[in-house]
Amino acid sequence: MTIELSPMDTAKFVAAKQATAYVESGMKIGLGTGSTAAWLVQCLGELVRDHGLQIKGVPTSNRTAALAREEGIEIITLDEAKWLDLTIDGTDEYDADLNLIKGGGGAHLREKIVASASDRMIVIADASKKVATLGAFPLPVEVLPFGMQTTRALIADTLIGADVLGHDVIQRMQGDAPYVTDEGNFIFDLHLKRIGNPRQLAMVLNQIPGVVENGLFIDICDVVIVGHGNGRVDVRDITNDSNDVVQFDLQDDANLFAELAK
Ligand SMILES: O=C(CO)[C@H](O)[C@H](O)COP(=O)(O)O
Repeated sequence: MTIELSPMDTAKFVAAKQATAYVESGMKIGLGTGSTAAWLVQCLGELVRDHGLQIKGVPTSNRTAALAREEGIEIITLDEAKWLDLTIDGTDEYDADLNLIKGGGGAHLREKIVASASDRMIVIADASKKVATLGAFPLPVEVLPFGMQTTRALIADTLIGADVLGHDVIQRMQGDAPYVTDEGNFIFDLHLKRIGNPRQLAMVLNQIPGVVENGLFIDICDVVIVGHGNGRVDVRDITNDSNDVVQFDLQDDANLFAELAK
């Protein structure tokens, strides 16, 4: 039985599948969080189960850990791994310099720790994530529960002097309750519309004592793999300034595609 995937899911799938070309047996891999990263974990699971790929994964969230276990991928902690060969993760936005906004899934703290402890970070995305200037997607900032309203006021003060267009600081909710991260913290989403100087904003936000980490990933991502609904994949590697195009034959991949989509 062939299962029809939407163009968006096809785009995420082919980006994830292309990313597995960077994975070799023996590697320790950071496993991202979100719907695109979930495709990656499924693709890796298929390689582990059916093709003898031997990897150890460091998940960036409890959700990803559960999925990786289901897929038969060996899970270790970052402290056990100490350093990773590669992290592959999704993103909410990326710009021409491969700077990112992440944390739409509420996992940017662990994601940044894991990506920063990796030789290489590869982002997998659909084309909607590309932006000329970061900031249309609300910037997640993880804060400690202690004194969080004071932290919120300090964030709002900081935004007055920052090169941004919007200033709303909104606590993330899950239904009627505040969203709680895997680390037991809260998230404020900063509706900035446009971030003129992401590097500076990332630094000043992290100077506020109650801020644990913001979702700006500056100079962390090395490669972005962008999938499209027709099976085309664009690969941009800023470490060697290369641009490559790969075309997947979606008919050829139909079996794996249907298997993963179950
Ligand atoms: O940063 C993230 C989670 O914290 C995700 O990578 C980001 O939200 C993209 O998710 P998706 O692949 O579902 O669009």
